[in-house]
Amino acid sequence: MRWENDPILTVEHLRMRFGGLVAVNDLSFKVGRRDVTALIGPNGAGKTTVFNCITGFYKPNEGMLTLRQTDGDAHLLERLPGHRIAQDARVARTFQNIRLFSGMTVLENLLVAQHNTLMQASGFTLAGLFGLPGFRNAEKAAVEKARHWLEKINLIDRADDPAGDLPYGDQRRLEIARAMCTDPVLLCLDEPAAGLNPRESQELNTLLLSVRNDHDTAVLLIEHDMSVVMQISDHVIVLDYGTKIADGTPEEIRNDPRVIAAYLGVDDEEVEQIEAEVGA
Ligand SMILES: Nc1ncnc2c1ncn2[C@@H]1O[C@H](COP(=O)(O)OP(=O)(O)OP(=O)(O)O)[C@@H](O)[C@H]1O
Repeated sequence: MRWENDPILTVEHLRMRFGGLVAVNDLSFKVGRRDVTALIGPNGAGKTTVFNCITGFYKPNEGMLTLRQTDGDAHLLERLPGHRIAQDARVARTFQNIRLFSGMTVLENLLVAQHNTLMQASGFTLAGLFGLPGFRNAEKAAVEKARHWLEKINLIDRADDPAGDLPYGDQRRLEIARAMCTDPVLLCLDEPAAGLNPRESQELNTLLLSVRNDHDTAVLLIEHDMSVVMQISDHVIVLDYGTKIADGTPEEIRNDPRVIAAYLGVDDEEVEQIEAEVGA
């Protein structure tokens, strides 16, 4: 499997407790460098907690999260502060709820994402203040990158409109474009298809496949919409009560009795019976 041979992210024995509640328990999995990987499971299974550990919002109680760049450089995410996970390890994320700057224009949202690069080019304001060529070039490149993404998500005509005026599905795609403007190697998306109609879901699928195919960015997504998961994922990991119950290709997952049992919420005895049948 590709994710075994060339993982961008390796999660080992991750454990996260909230008081007496073990939200994630001894979880290990790999995310392939060229894959769309889906993390699925019933409500409360621990998916967002895993994302929060990867992106530095939570420090796990136990476990190792290793992000390996193409050049072999490794970052131990559990040891890095959140801003360095974004800046140095180049992990970007979106949230369950939309977090655009709704009063700023669509274009400005994509320029803000490039703030770090622009600040560096400005020598932390002086070069910017005097309009030196290095800064002007960086500014031009930032606008070009923003326009590239607006073309890609079909929002170039709305570049100067406030982001908050866009329809919901467009705002979702704009958030992904904003995350992509930071040149991430790993893009983590928390329920990107939530609230989308079938047409918008299809546009999202096209965008995510293009992220995987045309950029050196691995995609890890939490998703409840199985039509999105099954259509675009190369690899699916299933959580239930904080532990991994299945890990494989969409075809393997679709027919796994443990997954069906977890989703249908059958009785414990029935789950045990199903697990015995599949030799778990
Ligand atoms: N900050 C927190 N403090 C206490 N408990 C928490 C915290 N964050 C998550 N939990 C608990 O951890 C468990 C896993 O929650 P999590 O949000 O990770 O699940 P999820 O799989 O993302 O669920 P959903 O699909 O509903 O978003 C839940 O029982 C939740 O109540």
